[in-house]
Amino acid sequence: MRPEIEIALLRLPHGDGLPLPAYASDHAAGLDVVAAESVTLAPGARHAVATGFAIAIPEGYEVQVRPRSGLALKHGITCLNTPGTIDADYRGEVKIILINLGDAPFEVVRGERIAQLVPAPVQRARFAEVDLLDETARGLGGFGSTGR
Ligand SMILES: O=c1ccn([C@H]2C[C@H](O)[C@@H](COP(=O)(O)OP(=O)(O)OP(=O)(O)O)O2)c(=O)[nH]1
Repeated sequence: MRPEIEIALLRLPHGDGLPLPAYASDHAAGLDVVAAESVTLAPGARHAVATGFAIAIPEGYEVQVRPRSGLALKHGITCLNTPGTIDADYRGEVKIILINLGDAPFEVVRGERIAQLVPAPVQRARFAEVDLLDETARGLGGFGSTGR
């Protein structure tokens, strides 16, 4: 297990009384995050659900926002932009963009776990323009070129 990093969390007024993001088990990769508002999602509807907190991630890291599989399988509730990215320099409220892909309305209840946050190291890169790329066995093949 890698050493933990520390992420500063600022609780916003409407996040009062809510649990902080937390790992549900010793080896969980993601910290469960709860909704800071109640909202009903009609089938096909999407909403940026408030979490009631803002964070400051150390430079060189991001936090990925990922769906919870139980909500996805049982109710068709997922994160529309998965995996969402929280940038290290973002200081606004963390929001979870949920969409209801199920066929029934779904009520998000304040305090309910709606997603998980996965901290991850960031590899930055520079794109260097060239006239020719090196040759490979795959070449231009892609998008199913090797079969179904
Ligand atoms: O699920 C998400 C995704 C993003 N964000 C916040 C944090 C992130 O740092 C910021 C910008 O996200 P992103 O870069 O994905 O959005 P964009 O559409 O490129 O917006 P911007 O022009 O503000 O960068 O929005 C969230 O709170 N939840």
